[in-house]
Amino acid sequence: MRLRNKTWAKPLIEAHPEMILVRPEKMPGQWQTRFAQEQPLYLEVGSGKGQFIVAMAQAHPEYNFIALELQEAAIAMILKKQVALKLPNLQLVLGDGADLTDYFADGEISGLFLNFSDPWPKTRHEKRRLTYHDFLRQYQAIMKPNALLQFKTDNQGLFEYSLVSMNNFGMTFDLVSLDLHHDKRVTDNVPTEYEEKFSADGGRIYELVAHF
Ligand SMILES: C[S@@+](CC[C@H](N)C(=O)[O-])C[C@H]1O[C@@H](n2cnc3c(N)ncnc32)[C@H](O)[C@@H]1O
Repeated sequence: MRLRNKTWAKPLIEAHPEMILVRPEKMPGQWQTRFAQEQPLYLEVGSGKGQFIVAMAQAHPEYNFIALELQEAAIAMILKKQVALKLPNLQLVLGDGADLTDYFADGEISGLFLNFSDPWPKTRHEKRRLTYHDFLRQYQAIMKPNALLQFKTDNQGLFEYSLVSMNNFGMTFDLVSLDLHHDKRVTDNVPTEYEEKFSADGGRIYELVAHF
């Protein structure tokens, strides 16, 4: 998903250093100081326009959340929502999921979400997939032991690839769903923008939950 540049994005980001950090390399181990309360910290990598992470932060005031996005225009759209909502348990990051160990300390994250990550179907782009082993190595470093990684996608190829990649990495699967929206085991699904779009078109949603 590539959003068109927004002229208002950079000034909005610069105006709200209390809500958003850009490539925050001085923050490992310090994230709790950015929130109203110290509580378990959850991270979404590739938040898009933020529907999921905002709904999660509203539904779970007992947890802290970070939305991380590569695209300035996308994170600025989340920031716009946060400026209006002022959720005390939500922080935003403009940065790259490939640099997570620069942003977070070992074991700082209690759970990680990947929602409808770009599939990068060409073999030569495998390294860009957010479930490629270099990314898994970083997730493992910043997540607490046994913390859960939750991954949703509409893309069967990326789902199969991710199952194999995580299995080869030695991860343990807690849930594998081939049809999330008709799966009676899942009762607390929070939909993302992409998820609503694809399922409205009759598409099937896959989910896996796993830990290192
Ligand atoms: C297909 S969109 C899905 C957005 C949202 N999660 C949803 O489900 O509606 C994928 C998002 O991941 C972001 N993304 C891709 N690679 C990333 C990376 N390495 N680090 C951070 N974000 C990334 C893209 O900019 C894009 O906004």
